[in-house]
Amino acid sequence: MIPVAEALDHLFSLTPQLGAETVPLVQAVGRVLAEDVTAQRTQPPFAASAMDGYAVHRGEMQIGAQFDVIGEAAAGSGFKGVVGKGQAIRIFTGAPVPEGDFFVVIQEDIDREGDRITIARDPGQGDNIRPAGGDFKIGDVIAAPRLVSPSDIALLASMNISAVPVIRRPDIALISTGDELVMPGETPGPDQIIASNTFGLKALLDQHGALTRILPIARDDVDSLKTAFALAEGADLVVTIGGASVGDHDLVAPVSAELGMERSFYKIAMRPGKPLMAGRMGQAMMVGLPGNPVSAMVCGAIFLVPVVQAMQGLPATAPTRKTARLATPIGANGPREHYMRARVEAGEITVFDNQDSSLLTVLSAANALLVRPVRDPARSAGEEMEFIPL
Ligand SMILES: Nc1nc2c(c(=O)[nH]1)N[C@H]1C(S)=C(S)[C@@H](COP(=O)(O)OP(=O)(O)OC[C@H]3O[C@@H](n4cnc5c(N)ncnc54)[C@H](O)[C@@H]3O)O[C@H]1N2
Ligand code: MOO
Repeated sequence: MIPVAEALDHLFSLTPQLGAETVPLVQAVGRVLAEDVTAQRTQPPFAASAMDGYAVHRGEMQIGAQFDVIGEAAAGSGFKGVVGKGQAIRIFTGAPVPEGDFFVVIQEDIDREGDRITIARDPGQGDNIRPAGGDFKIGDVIAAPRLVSPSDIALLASMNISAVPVIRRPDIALISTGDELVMPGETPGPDQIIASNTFGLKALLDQHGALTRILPIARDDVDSLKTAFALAEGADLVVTIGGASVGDHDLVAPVSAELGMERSFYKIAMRPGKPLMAGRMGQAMMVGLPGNPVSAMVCGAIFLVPVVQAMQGLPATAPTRKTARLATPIGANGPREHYMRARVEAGEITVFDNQDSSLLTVLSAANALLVRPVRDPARSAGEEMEFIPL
Protein backbone atom coordinates (compact mmCIF):
# COMPACT_ATOMS: atom_id res chain seq x y z
CA MET A 1 0.00 0.00 0.00
CA ILE A 2 1.32 3.44 -0.93
CA PRO A 3 0.34 6.80 0.61
CA VAL A 4 -2.35 8.92 -1.07
CA ALA A 5 0.11 11.68 -2.06
CA GLU A 6 2.41 9.16 -3.73
CA ALA A 7 -0.51 7.63 -5.64
CA LEU A 8 -1.51 11.07 -6.87
CA ASP A 9 2.05 11.71 -8.09
CA HIS A 10 1.99 8.41 -10.00
CA LEU A 11 -1.36 9.37 -11.52
CA PHE A 12 -0.03 12.75 -12.64
CA SER A 13 2.95 11.08 -14.30
CA LEU A 14 0.51 8.86 -16.25
CA THR A 15 -1.71 11.81 -17.25
CA PRO A 16 -1.70 12.65 -20.97
CA GLN A 17 -1.68 16.30 -22.11
CA LEU A 18 -4.54 16.99 -24.49
CA GLY A 19 -4.56 19.14 -27.63
CA ALA A 20 -6.58 22.28 -28.34
CA GLU A 21 -9.71 23.15 -30.31
CA THR A 22 -11.61 26.37 -30.97
CA VAL A 23 -15.18 26.66 -29.72
CA PRO A 24 -17.85 29.35 -29.96
CA LEU A 25 -17.77 31.80 -27.05
CA VAL A 26 -20.94 30.44 -25.41
CA GLN A 27 -19.44 26.94 -25.25
CA ALA A 28 -16.20 28.01 -23.60
CA VAL A 29 -17.49 28.18 -20.03
CA GLY A 30 -15.95 25.50 -17.79
CA ARG A 31 -13.24 24.82 -20.37
CA VAL A 32 -9.53 25.59 -20.02
CA LEU A 33 -8.01 28.33 -22.17
CA ALA A 34 -5.40 26.70 -24.43
CA GLU A 35 -3.48 29.84 -25.37
CA ASP A 36 -3.30 33.49 -24.34
CA VAL A 37 -6.16 35.56 -25.73
CA THR A 38 -5.71 39.28 -26.50
CA ALA A 39 -8.36 41.98 -26.39
CA GLN A 40 -9.43 43.05 -29.87
CA ARG A 41 -10.52 46.47 -28.64
CA THR A 42 -10.33 49.01 -25.81
CA GLN A 43 -13.13 49.28 -23.26
CA PRO A 44 -14.65 51.73 -22.90
CA PRO A 45 -13.45 52.91 -26.32
CA PHE A 46 -14.16 56.55 -25.30
CA ALA A 47 -14.47 58.48 -22.06
CA ALA A 48 -18.01 57.61 -20.98
CA SER A 49 -20.46 59.14 -18.55
CA ALA A 50 -21.14 56.95 -15.50
CA MET A 51 -24.41 58.77 -14.64
CA ASP A 52 -27.41 60.56 -16.08
CA GLY A 53 -26.87 64.33 -15.81
CA TYR A 54 -25.18 67.26 -17.50
CA ALA A 55 -21.63 67.64 -18.81
CA VAL A 56 -20.01 71.01 -18.13
CA HIS A 57 -16.41 72.23 -18.46
CA ARG A 58 -14.62 71.22 -15.28
CA GLY A 59 -13.28 74.76 -14.74
CA GLU A 60 -16.82 76.16 -14.69
CA MET A 61 -18.17 73.67 -12.21
CA GLN A 62 -19.29 75.39 -9.00
CA ILE A 63 -22.47 75.66 -6.97
CA GLY A 64 -24.73 78.35 -8.38
CA ALA A 65 -23.14 78.30 -11.86
CA GLN A 66 -25.61 78.45 -14.74
CA PHE A 67 -25.41 76.94 -18.25
CA ASP A 68 -27.34 76.74 -21.51
CA VAL A 69 -28.10 73.18 -22.56
CA ILE A 70 -27.12 73.04 -26.25
CA GLY A 71 -27.43 69.34 -27.05
CA GLU A 72 -27.53 65.75 -25.90
CA ALA A 73 -25.22 62.73 -25.67
CA ALA A 74 -26.86 59.32 -25.29
CA ALA A 75 -25.40 55.80 -25.15
CA GLY A 76 -24.85 54.92 -28.80
CA SER A 77 -24.87 58.52 -30.10
CA GLY A 78 -22.49 61.13 -28.77
CA PHE A 79 -22.73 64.94 -29.07
CA LYS A 80 -21.03 66.02 -32.30
CA GLY A 81 -20.73 69.80 -31.76
CA VAL A 82 -18.47 72.02 -29.66
CA VAL A 83 -19.42 72.91 -26.08
CA GLY A 84 -18.56 76.55 -25.47
CA LYS A 85 -18.09 78.62 -22.32
CA GLY A 86 -21.27 78.68 -20.22
CA GLN A 87 -22.72 75.77 -22.14
CA ALA A 88 -23.66 72.24 -21.07
CA ILE A 89 -24.96 69.11 -22.73
CA ARG A 90 -27.54 66.70 -21.43
CA ILE A 91 -25.73 63.35 -21.02
CA PHE A 92 -26.82 59.81 -20.16
CA THR A 93 -25.08 56.79 -18.62
CA GLY A 94 -22.77 55.13 -21.14
CA ALA A 95 -22.71 58.10 -23.52
CA PRO A 96 -19.39 59.43 -24.88
CA VAL A 97 -18.21 62.55 -23.06
CA PRO A 98 -17.20 65.32 -25.54
CA GLU A 99 -13.48 65.91 -26.18
CA GLY A 100 -12.00 68.16 -23.49
CA ASP A 101 -11.88 68.42 -19.71
CA PHE A 102 -15.45 67.82 -18.56
CA PHE A 103 -17.34 67.09 -15.37
CA VAL A 104 -20.69 65.30 -15.29
CA VAL A 105 -23.07 66.73 -12.68
CA ILE A 106 -25.80 64.21 -11.85
CA GLN A 107 -29.30 65.47 -12.58
CA GLU A 108 -30.28 65.26 -8.89
CA ASP A 109 -27.88 68.18 -8.25
CA ILE A 110 -29.30 70.34 -11.06
CA ASP A 111 -32.30 72.66 -11.28
CA ARG A 112 -33.56 73.03 -14.84
CA GLU A 113 -35.87 75.60 -16.38
CA GLY A 114 -36.32 75.23 -20.13
CA ASP A 115 -32.81 74.94 -21.55
CA ARG A 116 -31.21 76.77 -18.64
CA ILE A 117 -29.66 74.79 -15.78
CA THR A 118 -28.23 75.77 -12.41
CA ILE A 119 -25.88 73.63 -10.30
CA ALA A 120 -28.10 73.76 -7.22
CA ARG A 121 -26.39 71.27 -4.90
CA ASP A 122 -22.79 70.23 -4.18
CA PRO A 123 -21.83 67.60 -6.81
CA GLY A 124 -18.87 66.34 -4.72
CA GLN A 125 -15.40 65.38 -6.02
CA GLY A 126 -16.07 62.56 -8.48
CA ASP A 127 -16.48 63.68 -12.10
CA ASN A 128 -18.70 60.67 -12.99
CA ILE A 129 -16.57 59.99 -16.07
CA ARG A 130 -15.12 56.56 -16.90
CA PRO A 131 -11.81 57.06 -18.74
CA ALA A 132 -11.23 55.43 -22.14
CA GLY A 133 -9.54 52.04 -21.56
CA GLY A 134 -10.43 52.10 -17.87
CA ASP A 135 -11.52 48.44 -18.05
CA PHE A 136 -9.01 47.07 -20.59
CA LYS A 137 -6.98 48.17 -23.60
CA ILE A 138 -6.55 46.60 -27.02
CA GLY A 139 -3.83 43.93 -26.75
CA ASP A 140 -4.42 43.25 -23.05
CA VAL A 141 -3.96 39.53 -22.36
CA ILE A 142 -6.00 36.84 -20.62
CA ALA A 143 -3.30 34.28 -19.90
CA ALA A 144 -3.60 30.51 -20.43
CA PRO A 145 -4.09 28.10 -18.80
CA ARG A 146 -7.23 29.37 -17.12
CA LEU A 147 -10.55 27.78 -16.28
CA VAL A 148 -13.07 29.96 -18.10
CA SER A 149 -15.74 31.27 -15.71
CA PRO A 150 -19.07 32.94 -16.57
CA SER A 151 -17.41 36.27 -15.71
CA ASP A 152 -14.61 35.43 -18.17
CA ILE A 153 -17.23 34.79 -20.86
CA ALA A 154 -18.57 38.33 -20.31
CA LEU A 155 -15.01 39.73 -20.46
CA LEU A 156 -14.16 37.75 -23.63
CA ALA A 157 -17.37 38.96 -25.27
CA SER A 158 -16.52 42.54 -24.33
CA MET A 159 -13.07 42.04 -25.90
CA ASN A 160 -14.89 41.01 -29.11
CA ILE A 161 -13.63 37.44 -29.02
CA SER A 162 -16.31 35.20 -30.52
CA ALA A 163 -14.29 31.97 -30.80
CA VAL A 164 -12.12 30.71 -27.94
CA PRO A 165 -9.12 28.31 -28.06
CA VAL A 166 -9.63 25.69 -25.35
CA ILE A 167 -8.13 22.31 -24.47
CA ARG A 168 -10.30 19.52 -25.85
CA ARG A 169 -12.48 17.74 -23.35
CA PRO A 170 -10.94 14.57 -21.86
CA ASP A 171 -12.59 11.46 -23.35
CA ILE A 172 -13.26 9.18 -20.37
CA ALA A 173 -14.74 5.69 -20.62
CA LEU A 174 -16.43 4.31 -17.49
CA ILE A 175 -16.90 0.56 -17.12
CA SER A 176 -18.98 -0.87 -14.27
CA THR A 177 -18.25 -4.52 -13.59
CA GLY A 178 -20.38 -7.12 -11.87
CA ASP A 179 -23.15 -9.69 -12.46
CA GLU A 180 -25.19 -7.99 -9.74
CA LEU A 181 -25.61 -4.73 -11.65
CA VAL A 182 -28.36 -3.45 -13.93
CA MET A 183 -28.86 0.03 -15.36
CA PRO A 184 -31.17 2.56 -13.68
CA GLY A 185 -34.69 2.07 -15.07
CA GLU A 186 -34.23 -1.67 -15.62
CA THR A 187 -35.89 -4.29 -13.42
CA PRO A 188 -33.25 -5.96 -11.24
CA GLY A 189 -33.40 -9.67 -10.44
CA PRO A 190 -33.73 -10.73 -6.79
CA ASP A 191 -29.95 -10.71 -6.23
CA GLN A 192 -29.24 -7.59 -8.24
CA ILE A 193 -28.81 -3.87 -7.55
CA ILE A 194 -28.70 -0.75 -9.68
CA ALA A 195 -25.37 0.53 -11.02
CA SER A 196 -24.91 3.91 -9.41
CA ASN A 197 -21.19 4.60 -9.53
CA THR A 198 -20.87 5.25 -13.24
CA PHE A 199 -23.63 7.86 -13.06
CA GLY A 200 -22.21 9.68 -10.04
CA LEU A 201 -18.74 9.65 -11.56
CA LYS A 202 -19.91 10.90 -14.95
CA ALA A 203 -21.71 13.77 -13.21
CA LEU A 204 -18.57 14.59 -11.21
CA LEU A 205 -16.08 14.39 -14.08
CA ASP A 206 -18.24 16.19 -16.64
CA GLN A 207 -18.59 19.04 -14.14
CA HIS A 208 -14.81 19.42 -14.48
CA GLY A 209 -14.76 19.50 -18.27
CA ALA A 210 -14.65 15.80 -19.20
CA LEU A 211 -16.79 14.14 -21.84
CA THR A 212 -17.55 10.89 -20.06
CA ARG A 213 -18.97 7.80 -21.76
CA ILE A 214 -20.82 5.17 -19.73
CA LEU A 215 -20.09 1.83 -21.39
CA PRO A 216 -22.28 -1.28 -21.08
CA ILE A 217 -21.85 -3.10 -17.76
CA ALA A 218 -19.15 -5.78 -17.92
CA ARG A 219 -20.29 -9.10 -16.48
CA ASP A 220 -18.04 -11.10 -14.17
CA ASP A 221 -16.44 -13.03 -17.01
CA VAL A 222 -13.27 -12.45 -18.96
CA ASP A 223 -14.88 -12.03 -22.39
CA SER A 224 -17.42 -9.48 -21.19
CA LEU A 225 -14.68 -7.38 -19.56
CA LYS A 226 -12.52 -7.62 -22.69
CA THR A 227 -15.48 -6.43 -24.79
CA ALA A 228 -15.93 -3.44 -22.50
CA PHE A 229 -12.23 -2.56 -22.77
CA ALA A 230 -12.51 -2.80 -26.58
CA LEU A 231 -15.43 -0.36 -26.50
CA ALA A 232 -13.27 2.05 -24.50
CA GLU A 233 -10.89 2.31 -27.50
CA GLY A 234 -9.79 5.89 -28.13
CA ALA A 235 -10.43 7.14 -24.60
CA ASP A 236 -7.79 9.23 -22.85
CA LEU A 237 -8.71 7.61 -19.54
CA VAL A 238 -10.40 4.24 -19.00
CA VAL A 239 -11.94 3.79 -15.55
CA THR A 240 -13.23 0.47 -14.29
CA ILE A 241 -15.42 0.29 -11.22
CA GLY A 242 -15.53 -2.77 -8.98
CA GLY A 243 -13.80 -6.11 -9.39
CA ALA A 244 -10.64 -4.53 -7.99
CA SER A 245 -10.32 -6.51 -4.77
CA VAL A 246 -9.09 -10.02 -4.05
CA GLY A 247 -12.26 -12.08 -4.57
CA ASP A 248 -12.57 -14.89 -7.13
CA HIS A 249 -14.74 -12.66 -9.34
CA ASP A 250 -12.41 -9.66 -9.18
CA LEU A 251 -11.15 -9.80 -12.76
CA VAL A 252 -10.00 -6.27 -13.48
CA ALA A 253 -6.34 -6.83 -12.53
CA PRO A 254 -5.81 -10.09 -14.46
CA VAL A 255 -7.79 -9.04 -17.55
CA SER A 256 -6.22 -5.59 -17.81
CA ALA A 257 -2.78 -7.20 -17.38
CA GLU A 258 -3.58 -9.64 -20.19
CA LEU A 259 -4.53 -6.67 -22.37
CA GLY A 260 -1.12 -5.10 -21.77
CA MET A 261 -1.80 -2.73 -18.86
CA GLU A 262 1.52 -1.63 -17.36
CA ARG A 263 0.62 -1.23 -13.72
CA SER A 264 1.94 1.76 -11.87
CA PHE A 265 0.52 0.85 -8.45
CA TYR A 266 -2.14 -1.22 -6.70
CA LYS A 267 -3.56 -0.52 -3.24
CA ILE A 268 -3.45 2.72 -1.30
CA ALA A 269 -3.26 3.39 2.43
CA MET A 270 -6.62 5.09 2.26
CA ARG A 271 -10.12 4.66 3.64
CA PRO A 272 -12.26 4.31 1.61
CA GLY A 273 -10.48 3.40 -1.59
CA LYS A 274 -7.82 0.86 -0.63
CA PRO A 275 -7.95 -1.41 -3.70
CA LEU A 276 -7.25 1.34 -6.26
CA MET A 277 -5.02 0.49 -9.22
CA ALA A 278 -3.62 2.53 -12.10
CA GLY A 279 -1.35 2.20 -15.08
CA ARG A 280 -0.94 2.74 -18.79
CA MET A 281 -2.93 0.72 -21.28
CA GLY A 282 -1.81 1.41 -24.86
CA GLN A 283 -2.32 5.13 -25.48
CA ALA A 284 -4.71 5.46 -22.55
CA MET A 285 -4.35 5.89 -18.83
CA MET A 286 -6.25 3.25 -16.87
CA VAL A 287 -7.62 3.54 -13.33
CA GLY A 288 -9.38 0.68 -11.53
CA LEU A 289 -11.66 2.03 -8.81
CA PRO A 290 -13.07 -0.01 -5.93
CA GLY A 291 -16.72 -0.93 -6.35
CA ASN A 292 -18.14 0.25 -3.06
CA PRO A 293 -20.20 3.27 -4.07
CA VAL A 294 -18.71 5.73 -1.59
CA SER A 295 -15.18 4.47 -2.30
CA ALA A 296 -15.69 5.06 -6.03
CA MET A 297 -17.01 8.59 -5.51
CA VAL A 298 -14.34 9.53 -2.95
CA CYS A 299 -11.60 8.23 -5.27
CA GLY A 300 -13.24 10.21 -8.05
CA ALA A 301 -12.99 13.41 -6.00
CA ILE A 302 -9.49 12.78 -4.62
CA PHE A 303 -7.81 11.31 -7.73
CA LEU A 304 -9.86 11.59 -10.91
CA VAL A 305 -10.87 15.25 -10.65
CA PRO A 306 -7.22 16.38 -10.23
CA VAL A 307 -6.25 14.13 -13.17
CA VAL A 308 -9.01 15.61 -15.36
CA GLN A 309 -7.80 19.10 -14.44
CA ALA A 310 -4.16 18.21 -15.14
CA MET A 311 -5.12 16.67 -18.52
CA GLN A 312 -6.49 20.06 -19.49
CA GLY A 313 -3.28 21.85 -18.54
CA LEU A 314 -4.33 23.12 -15.12
CA PRO A 315 -1.78 22.74 -12.29
CA ALA A 316 -1.35 19.12 -11.13
CA THR A 317 -2.35 19.53 -7.50
CA ALA A 318 -4.27 17.64 -4.82
CA PRO A 319 -7.76 18.92 -3.95
CA THR A 320 -7.70 22.14 -1.95
CA ARG A 321 -8.15 21.72 1.79
CA LYS A 322 -9.79 24.06 4.25
CA THR A 323 -10.01 23.97 8.02
CA ALA A 324 -12.89 23.90 10.48
CA ARG A 325 -13.33 23.20 14.18
CA LEU A 326 -14.58 19.79 15.24
CA ALA A 327 -18.13 19.93 16.58
CA THR A 328 -17.85 16.60 18.44
CA PRO A 329 -14.87 14.44 19.48
CA ILE A 330 -13.59 11.63 17.23
CA GLY A 331 -11.50 8.54 18.01
CA ALA A 332 -7.96 7.78 16.85
CA ASN A 333 -7.30 6.85 13.22
CA GLY A 334 -5.65 3.63 12.03
CA PRO A 335 -2.93 2.91 9.45
CA ARG A 336 -4.84 4.32 6.44
CA GLU A 337 -5.51 8.00 5.69
CA HIS A 338 -9.23 8.36 6.35
CA TYR A 339 -11.53 10.57 4.28
CA MET A 340 -14.53 10.83 6.60
CA ARG A 341 -17.92 11.94 5.35
CA ALA A 342 -18.79 15.07 7.27
CA ARG A 343 -20.89 18.20 7.25
CA VAL A 344 -19.49 21.72 7.63
CA GLU A 345 -21.84 24.37 8.90
CA ALA A 346 -20.95 27.81 10.29
CA GLY A 347 -17.25 26.89 10.51
CA GLU A 348 -17.87 23.68 12.51
CA ILE A 349 -17.39 20.19 11.12
CA THR A 350 -19.46 17.20 12.24
CA VAL A 351 -18.42 13.70 11.22
CA PHE A 352 -21.20 11.24 10.38
CA ASP A 353 -21.42 8.30 12.79
CA ASN A 354 -21.62 5.62 10.11
CA GLN A 355 -18.64 5.68 7.74
CA ASP A 356 -19.47 2.43 5.89
CA SER A 357 -18.33 2.80 2.28
CA SER A 358 -21.64 1.55 0.86
CA LEU A 359 -23.81 4.39 2.22
CA LEU A 360 -24.75 6.82 -0.53
CA THR A 361 -27.32 8.52 1.73
CA VAL A 362 -24.49 9.56 4.03
CA LEU A 363 -22.33 10.74 1.12
CA SER A 364 -25.24 12.70 -0.28
CA ALA A 365 -25.84 14.37 3.11
CA ALA A 366 -22.12 15.23 3.41
CA ASN A 367 -20.61 18.43 2.06
CA ALA A 368 -17.05 17.68 3.13
CA LEU A 369 -14.46 14.95 3.60
CA LEU A 370 -12.61 15.33 6.90
CA VAL A 371 -9.02 14.22 6.27
CA ARG A 372 -7.44 12.11 9.00
CA PRO A 373 -3.71 11.46 8.56
CA VAL A 374 -2.36 7.98 9.21
CA ARG A 375 -2.48 7.24 12.98
CA ASP A 376 -3.99 10.63 13.77
CA PRO A 377 -4.68 10.59 17.56
CA ALA A 378 -8.15 11.03 19.07
CA ARG A 379 -9.39 14.59 18.63
CA SER A 380 -11.51 16.74 20.95
CA ALA A 381 -14.34 19.09 20.09
CA GLY A 382 -12.99 22.50 19.09
CA GLU A 383 -9.76 21.20 17.49
CA GLU A 384 -9.02 22.56 14.04
CA MET A 385 -9.12 19.85 11.34
CA GLU A 386 -8.52 19.80 7.60
CA PHE A 387 -11.31 18.96 5.19
CA ILE A 388 -11.94 18.84 1.45
CA PRO A 389 -15.20 20.50 0.37
CA LEU A 390 -17.49 18.28 -1.75
N1 LIG B 1 -10.98 -10.15 1.76
C1 LIG B 1 -11.05 -8.88 1.42
N2 LIG B 1 -12.21 -8.39 0.97
C2 LIG B 1 -12.30 -7.11 0.64
C3 LIG B 1 -11.19 -6.26 0.77
C4 LIG B 1 -9.96 -6.81 1.21
O1 LIG B 1 -8.94 -6.12 1.33
N3 LIG B 1 -9.95 -8.13 1.51
N4 LIG B 1 -11.31 -4.94 0.47
C5 LIG B 1 -12.64 -4.40 0.65
C6 LIG B 1 -12.68 -3.04 0.19
S1 LIG B 1 -11.85 -1.90 1.11
C7 LIG B 1 -13.39 -2.68 -0.89
S2 LIG B 1 -13.52 -1.01 -1.29
C8 LIG B 1 -14.10 -3.63 -1.71
C9 LIG B 1 -13.79 -3.33 -3.18
O2 LIG B 1 -14.08 -4.40 -3.91
P1 LIG B 1 -14.18 -4.42 -5.50
O3 LIG B 1 -13.52 -3.23 -6.07
O4 LIG B 1 -13.73 -5.73 -5.94
O5 LIG B 1 -15.72 -4.18 -5.73
P2 LIG B 1 -16.88 -5.25 -5.91
O6 LIG B 1 -16.59 -6.40 -5.04
O7 LIG B 1 -17.08 -5.45 -7.33
O8 LIG B 1 -18.05 -4.39 -5.32
C10 LIG B 1 -18.08 -3.93 -4.00
C11 LIG B 1 -19.51 -3.47 -3.67
O9 LIG B 1 -19.85 -2.40 -4.52
C12 LIG B 1 -21.00 -2.69 -5.32
N5 LIG B 1 -20.79 -2.11 -6.65
C13 LIG B 1 -19.83 -2.44 -7.53
N6 LIG B 1 -19.95 -1.70 -8.64
C14 LIG B 1 -21.00 -0.91 -8.47
C15 LIG B 1 -21.63 0.09 -9.27
N7 LIG B 1 -21.16 0.40 -10.49
N8 LIG B 1 -22.69 0.72 -8.76
C16 LIG B 1 -23.16 0.41 -7.52
N9 LIG B 1 -22.61 -0.51 -6.71
C17 LIG B 1 -21.55 -1.16 -7.18
C18 LIG B 1 -21.05 -4.18 -5.35
O10 LIG B 1 -22.31 -4.66 -5.62
C19 LIG B 1 -20.54 -4.54 -3.97
O11 LIG B 1 -21.59 -4.43 -3.04
O12 LIG B 1 -13.73 -4.95 -1.41
C20 LIG B 1 -13.72 -5.22 0.00
N10 LIG B 1 -13.48 -6.61 0.17
O1 MOO C 1 -11.49 0.98 1.45
MO1 MOO C 1 -12.93 0.21 0.82
O2 MOO C 1 -12.59 1.36 -0.37
O3 MOO C 1 -13.47 0.32 2.51
O4 MOO C 1 -14.56 0.76 0.80
